[in-house]
Amino acid sequence: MSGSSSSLKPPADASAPVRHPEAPSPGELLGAHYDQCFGCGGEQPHGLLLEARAGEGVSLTAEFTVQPAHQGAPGLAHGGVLASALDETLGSLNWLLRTIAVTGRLETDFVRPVPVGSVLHLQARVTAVAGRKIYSTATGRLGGPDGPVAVRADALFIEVKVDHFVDNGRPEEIRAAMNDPDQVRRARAFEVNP
Ligand SMILES: CCCCCCCCCCCCCCCC(=O)SCCNC(=O)CCNC(=O)[C@H](O)C(C)(C)COP(=O)(O)OP(=O)(O)OC[C@H]1O[C@@H](n2cnc3c(N)ncnc32)[C@H](O)[C@@H]1OP(=O)(O)O
Repeated sequence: MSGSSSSLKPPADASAPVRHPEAPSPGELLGAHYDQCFGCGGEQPHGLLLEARAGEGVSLTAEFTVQPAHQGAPGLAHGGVLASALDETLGSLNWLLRTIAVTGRLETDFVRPVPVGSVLHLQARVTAVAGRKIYSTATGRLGGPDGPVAVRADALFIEVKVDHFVDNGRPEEIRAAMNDPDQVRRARAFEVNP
């Protein structure tokens, strides 16, 4: 059973999500939002190195290859790592809305064990938006994009301003990010909303 919590059900006045006109085209790689991110950053050797690709509407696909560093039980992915893969995939959807948002709630179902070496094929979409609240859902399948579901999640993301990170992040990383022109460009791209 998935999405059982009432706070993950969009209210009656929620709207359908609207893809930002400048969102990456279907099939295009989204790229990392931060090179030190555990989920998508290329500079984290034990990270998930998740690569998300824009889909139609406000949807995307991503792949995560389970490495030995991601084990919980011998030869099997750790559940928290799988939840991170879902969180990262769901978080990447906000790029298509061009909204900066953080996870408020993430409910995960673990349906099948996920062996080390396997590729988790993730599919995610935004289902509704209500004010600052973004509702989304994702699945992770084994053996291919049409394979059996191994994990799934429903989530609520809450829109924030860049100040959320500046005010709460450790000063050394914030300073480094603000001195990195690529990082500033990515943050500005998120901030420009129609
Ligand atoms: C230079 C730097 C550049 C940086 C460039 C960054 C690029 C972009 C990076 C993105 C990174 C993504 C990475 C992957 C996704 C993560 O993993 S994000 C990390 C994990 N999440 C967090 O750390 C969030 C921690 N929580 C918080 O900071 C605060 O609780 C929040 C979520 C901002 C909400 O606080 P708030 O703004 O005060 O909002 P609040 O009024 O409490 O709630 C607003 C609404 O949401 C509802 N709500 C809030 N929390 C919840 C909840 N847990 N359950 C249910 N409903 C909730 C409230 O009930 C309220 O509903 P309404 O009354 O409007 O109907």
